[in-house]
Amino acid sequence: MTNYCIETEGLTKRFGKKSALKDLTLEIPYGGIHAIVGSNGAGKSTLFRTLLGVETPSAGRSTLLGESSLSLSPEVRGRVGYVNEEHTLPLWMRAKSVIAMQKSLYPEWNEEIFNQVISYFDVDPSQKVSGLSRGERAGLNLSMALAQRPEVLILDEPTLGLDVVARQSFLEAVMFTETHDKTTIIYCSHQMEEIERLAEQLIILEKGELKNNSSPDAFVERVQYWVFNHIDVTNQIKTLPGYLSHKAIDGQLHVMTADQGDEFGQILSELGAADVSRMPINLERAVNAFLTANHNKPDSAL
Ligand SMILES: Nc1ncnc2c1ncn2[C@@H]1O[C@H](COP(=O)(O)OP(=O)(O)OP(=O)(O)O)[C@@H](O)[C@H]1O
Repeated sequence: MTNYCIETEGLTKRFGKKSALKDLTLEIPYGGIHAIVGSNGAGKSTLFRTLLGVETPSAGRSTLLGESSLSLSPEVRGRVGYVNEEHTLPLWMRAKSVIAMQKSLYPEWNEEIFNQVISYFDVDPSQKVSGLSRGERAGLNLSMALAQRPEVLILDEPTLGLDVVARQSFLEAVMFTETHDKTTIIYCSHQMEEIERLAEQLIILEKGELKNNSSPDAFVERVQYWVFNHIDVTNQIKTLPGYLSHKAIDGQLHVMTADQGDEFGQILSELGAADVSRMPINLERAVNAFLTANHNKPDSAL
């Protein structure tokens, strides 16, 4: 199990009756930015905690940088960076003291990378952490995580709550690192425009199961958007193969499906649909259609 920086096999994590991860088999190769996407409760954080050895799986196994998550050595732990949305830092310290502390802890610390990444943000080192804005704290956190030169960097919703300017800086800093330092970045986000800009691979988790692991473009190909003149086939539509959602708009029915080819259009025509056409969609719409399909709600929405 050494060709992948992250590998899981049949990974299962149950909390009582609830399964946060279900028989998850996943391989993430070294290098690149891999986005992990899923609805709330899909199991993303449980996956990270299990990979890092914080949670013990109910079944299956996982490795991180070739070592079992159950017995990660301090050496391997030191090669993994983790940044989440909370950007937890000692609030009472000045930024420069936090930086000095981190520097002393990490022998691989790279000052040039730190300076490059922090330059995307307006952080005054003499300022107390408690006085930094959320975006500045995120920047400081990211700069320190990257200066440690991790081989794997897990970013768990790092831009949550950041304004558009801070988010832009954050994304640019991440892209700079990926091209200059060959870090494998695992990027967990609900922001599709971020995923579209950054990710080479799109991993989709749904209720603890792996639903996709491909390039974002290949995923968009998996979702089809059909429009046709309205016919009263609502109940039949829901039973068709690959059905995700439907909506009636201005006398036309708009239907989303997964993994269907032209024959689906033919099925619609046979049901009586007129002027069936297939429309292009973007990543955000494709992911939303996919993720909302299994949500409990009165009626589907596109
Ligand atoms: N310690 C725990 N005890 C009980 N249930 C838990 C625990 N941790 C997670 N779960 C459950 O496991 C499921 C997956 O949770 P997890 O936090 O991994 O999801 P997530 O994809 O990270 O969600 P979000 O996007 O909301 O952060 C949820 O249904 C959650 O309630």
